[in-house]
Amino acid sequence: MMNEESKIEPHTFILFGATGDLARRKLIPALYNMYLRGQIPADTRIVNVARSAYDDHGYRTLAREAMREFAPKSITKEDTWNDFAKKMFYCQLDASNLDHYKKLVNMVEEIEAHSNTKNRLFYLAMAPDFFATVTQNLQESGLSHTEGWRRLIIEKPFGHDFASAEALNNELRSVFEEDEIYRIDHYLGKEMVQNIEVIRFANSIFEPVWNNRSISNIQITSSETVGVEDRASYYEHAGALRDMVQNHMLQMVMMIAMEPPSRLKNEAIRDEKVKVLRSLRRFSPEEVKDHVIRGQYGVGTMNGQQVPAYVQEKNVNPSSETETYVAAKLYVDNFRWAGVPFYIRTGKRLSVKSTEIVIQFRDMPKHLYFNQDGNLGPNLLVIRVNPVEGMYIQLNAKRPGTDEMVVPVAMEFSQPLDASQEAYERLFYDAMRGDSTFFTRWDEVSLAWKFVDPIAEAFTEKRLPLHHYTAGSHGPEAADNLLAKEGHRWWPVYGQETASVEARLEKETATLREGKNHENP
Ligand SMILES: NC(=O)C1=CN([C@@H]2O[C@H](COP(=O)(O)OP(=O)(O)OC[C@H]3O[C@@H](n4cnc5c(N)ncnc54)[C@H](OP(=O)(O)O)[C@@H]3O)[C@@H](O)[C@H]2O)C=CC1
Ligand SMILES: O=C1O[C@H](COP(=O)(O)O)[C@@H](O)[C@H](O)[C@H]1O
Repeated sequence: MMNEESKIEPHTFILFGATGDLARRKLIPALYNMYLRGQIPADTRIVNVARSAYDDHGYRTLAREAMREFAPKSITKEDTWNDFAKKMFYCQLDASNLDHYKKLVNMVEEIEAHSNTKNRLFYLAMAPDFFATVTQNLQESGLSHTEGWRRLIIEKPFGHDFASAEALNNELRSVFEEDEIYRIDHYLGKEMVQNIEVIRFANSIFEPVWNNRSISNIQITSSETVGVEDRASYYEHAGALRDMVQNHMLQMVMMIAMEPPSRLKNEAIRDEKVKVLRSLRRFSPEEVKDHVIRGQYGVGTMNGQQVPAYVQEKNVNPSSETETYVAAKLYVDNFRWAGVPFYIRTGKRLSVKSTEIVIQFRDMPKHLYFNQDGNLGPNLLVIRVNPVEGMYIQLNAKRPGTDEMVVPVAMEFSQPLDASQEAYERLFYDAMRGDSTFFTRWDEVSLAWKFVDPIAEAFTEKRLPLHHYTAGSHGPEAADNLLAKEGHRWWPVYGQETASVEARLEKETATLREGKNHENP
C-alpha cells in the first residue's frame, strides 16, 4: 500500500499459461477491466505464452470467448475490446524447452522496439512444477536480462512444505532479487482483506480495544460450497491445510493481529505481519489433536441435488484421507493477544459460500440488561469479505416498538455489490506499480510452512481422526466442540441469500431465545 499514487510505467507483460483455466477465468478479465479504467499504459503489450497452437488472431478469439464465459458484463462496446485485443500477442512454445525461448526473445524484442520500453513483467500462471524451470529458462535465454525493470509474479502453491518451498525460493532467487518476486495470495487482493488495515489504523475507536483485555475470541471462516471440481490431481496432495490454511487463512490472521506499522511502506507492513507468525504458537505433532480438527465431505444434498462424497469425485482415490475441511484454535503469544483464541475454519461443500471475520468482544463485567429470555449477546465486529463486502458492529439496544428489552442491532457499512474490483485486478495494479505490500515475502511463506508442517505430519501419521461431514452441512460437529471446550461457539456465516444484516440479527435473536449464550453455549 503506497501512500503516494505511483504510476504504472509502460512494460511488456509476459503471461505464461495464457490458455489455462486461471488465465481465462480471472487474468484476461482482470487485464481488460484495468484497460477500461485506463490503468494499462498505451505502450504496454501483453505477450501470451502457452503450448497450444494459436496465432495472435486465434488467441484474441480465445480471449474474447473467455470474456463471454467468465466476464459477460465487462464488454459493452466491441470496438473497445478490439482496441484492447490489439495489445495481445501469442507465442506458442514448450516452456520447459530452452531452445523454444529464441522465438519468445525475438517477439519481445520486436515489441519493445516499437513500444519504447524495456520493462518486463513475467507472470507464471502454470502448474507449480514449472516455476523453477521457467525461471531458469528466463535467465538462460536472456529474457530476464533487461535495461528496464523486471518483475516476476508467481502463482500458488509456493511449495508443498518448508523444504520444497525453500528449494523453489533458492531457484527463483538465483535469477530474481526478493524485491522483484511477487508471490500471489489472491486473498490479499480482496477489498475487505486490504481494508482490515484501514479499519484498524484509521479509526481511533478500535486501537484501545484491539487486545486481550477487550476481545474474547476471533473467528475466521472461509466456507465454500464447491467441491474439489476437476482439481483432484493437485488437491489430493494439498488438502485444505495446504490449499487454504498455509496461505489465505494465516494471511487473515496476520492482518487482524499485526501491530501498527511505523510507516505505510510495504516492508514496514510486511515486517509487522511476519512478527505475528513468529508469535504464532507452534504445535508439535503430538499437540495437534488438541488444536486442530480435520474433516472430509461425504454424500449430501446441495440446492436440492445430491452431490457425491469426496472419495467418489473424479480422480480421487476411493480410500483417500485428504482433508477437505480444517478448523483450528490458534494462539498468538504476544502481549496484545495472550490468551485470545483465533479460531479458523475452512472447508469445501459446506452450506454457504462465505468468508467472514468475527471479532467477539468480552461480555460486560456485570449484566444490568437482559433480553426477555435472560441472555445478552456480546458485541461483535463482523468483517464480511465475501460474497458481501462490508462490515458491521453488533450492539445491544432497546428497539422501539418491540416487547423485548434488549435486542441485537447493527451499525453497518457495506459495499454495493459489484462495486469493487476483482482481487486479481488490484494485485496486477500493485505489481505493475512495483508495490509488493499485498504479495507474500519469503519470510512469511517460510514461517507459514514451519507452522503448517507439524500439522501436516500429524495428519499423515493419523494422530487425529478424520471426521466425515455431510455435504451441504456446516462441517463436522467436532469443530463445534473445539470451541465449546473454551466456552465459545462459532458464529454462523451467511451467504448471498442472507445479505442483509437485519435478517442475520433476527436469526441471532432466535438463537438467543433458544437460550444459547455465546460464552456459555
Ligand atoms: N484455476 C484457478 O482457479 C486457480 C489456479 N491457480 C494456480 O494457477 C496456476 C495455473 O492454474 P490453471 O490455469 O488452473 O492451470 P491449467 O492447467 O488450466 O493451465 C495451465 C497452462 O499452462 C500451459 N502449459 C502447460 N504445460 C506447458 C508447457 N510445457 N509449455 C508451455 N505452456 C504450458 C497450458 O497451456 P496449453 O493448455 O496450451 O498446453 C495452460 O495455458 C497453477 O499454479 C494453479 O495452482 C491458483 C488459484 C486459482
Ligand atoms: O486459492 C484457493 O482459493 C479458492 C477460494 O477462493 P475464494 O476467493 O473463492 O474464496 C479455493 O476454492 C481453492 O481451492 C484454493 O486453491
